[in-house]
Amino acid sequence: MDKLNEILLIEDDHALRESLEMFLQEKGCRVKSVGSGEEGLRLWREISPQVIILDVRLPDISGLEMLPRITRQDPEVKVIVITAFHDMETTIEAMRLGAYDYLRKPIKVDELDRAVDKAMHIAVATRDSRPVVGHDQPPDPRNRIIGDTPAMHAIYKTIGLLSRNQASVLIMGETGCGKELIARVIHDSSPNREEPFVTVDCTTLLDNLLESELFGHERGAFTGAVETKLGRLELAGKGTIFFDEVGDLPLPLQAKLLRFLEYREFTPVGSNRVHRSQARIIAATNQDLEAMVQAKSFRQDLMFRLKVVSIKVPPLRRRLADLPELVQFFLFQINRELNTRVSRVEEAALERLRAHPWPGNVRELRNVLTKAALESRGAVLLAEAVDAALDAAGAALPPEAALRSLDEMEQEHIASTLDQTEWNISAAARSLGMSRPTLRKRMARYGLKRPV
Ligand SMILES: Nc1ncnc2c1ncn2[C@@H]1O[C@H](COP(=O)(O)OP(=O)(O)OP(=O)(O)O)[C@@H](O)[C@H]1O
Repeated sequence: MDKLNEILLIEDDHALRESLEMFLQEKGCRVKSVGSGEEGLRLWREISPQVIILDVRLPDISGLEMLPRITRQDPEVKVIVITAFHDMETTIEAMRLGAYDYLRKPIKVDELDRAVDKAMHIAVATRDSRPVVGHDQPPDPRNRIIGDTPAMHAIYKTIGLLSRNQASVLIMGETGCGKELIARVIHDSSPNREEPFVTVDCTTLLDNLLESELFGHERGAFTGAVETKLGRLELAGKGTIFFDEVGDLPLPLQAKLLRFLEYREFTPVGSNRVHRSQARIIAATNQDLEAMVQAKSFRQDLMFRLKVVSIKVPPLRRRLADLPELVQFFLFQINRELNTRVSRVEEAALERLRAHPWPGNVRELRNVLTKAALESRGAVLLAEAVDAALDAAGAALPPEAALRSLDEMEQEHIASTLDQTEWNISAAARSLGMSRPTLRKRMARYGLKRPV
């Protein structure tokens, strides 16, 4: 007989015990029931069921006292606590002690039905899920990039080459795809890694303040400049200065940044002394700078200066082969940060994650996993919890983020198939159900090139 449908019922009220027993048996569960805490503990040790229904007020021991004894020894057992106490404290205490769910008396049949179904589902999901997170994983070093697809390997190569010089870098990619992370890894791989990494967020600062933020100012340079202040360029020393969202840099400052890039010199606001900087410049953008150049909102000469080396970070939906490793990496981090203990992923949950278009990329994945891990309340990341987290994430996005044209979808599907087949044209064409010449034509149309 399958152990998964076994339930231990610990309830001293004889009439309630009998009716619960009948109800559960009708649901197809195998029920063992007892009327006291001691008997309950004995039977629990003997049959180690997947689900326990536990009354709080028992004649010998309190259910709240039994709860941690049970969950400490078997963290996977789902204990549904029932009680006549309606107060907040008891509910919080029961959940804190490891209860899976908490139902009030008089028990509503549909609530009990749902709680038992969910607990049983988790028992089955635990059996059918794949373990992804081991307990003995070493703590991950800070700033680690996860990704094993060809496009990511190409990025690692570029980072390696950059570690030998101070060339300026332009990192392009959608929001949340890891541009800042890559910038930090470039910095960490350089000989000047002990020097500062300084960020300038070009979206949040006003024109005149941005200039003083960047170049610093002299005392009395403008109203409010009560003290001389060092700018970010100076603070970065020989380290890295990271311009986030460089596409938002106002045109007058673009001219000043260009001048700095050309001569490596700058003048603090209100000063006539010229300063020099040896910092590396890394800029990132999720906008199409070429289009901005066409529209005359970004200087072409600045773009060329910035992209001495350029890195294109693929969106997550174009490298779904990396999803399982990212999930594993984040769940490990989330477990440590939030004291959860998700070590397995329900197969259906992984399918949901694969099917999502990820407009917010890796950041969105991390957020969804955090919500789902908390919601799963156990060792298995449940598909249901992933669905709820994805719905919440979708609601937070502007509607146009979810709408993509057929062409965009085709382009992405082709690109991700090419990534998955390691750019083997025959294999990709087979998987896409098109001929090789057709695939080549589509690749040319969408400008898809094998990463170098
Ligand atoms: N390949 C990856 N491996 C591990 N973590 C990643 C990866 N890519 C992104 N992340 C994580 O996802 C989050 C978002 O990444 P990051 O801030 O670097 O994105 P971004 O492209 O700079 O976003 P934005 O354009 O919104 O500024 C961070 O927590 C980062 O550590």
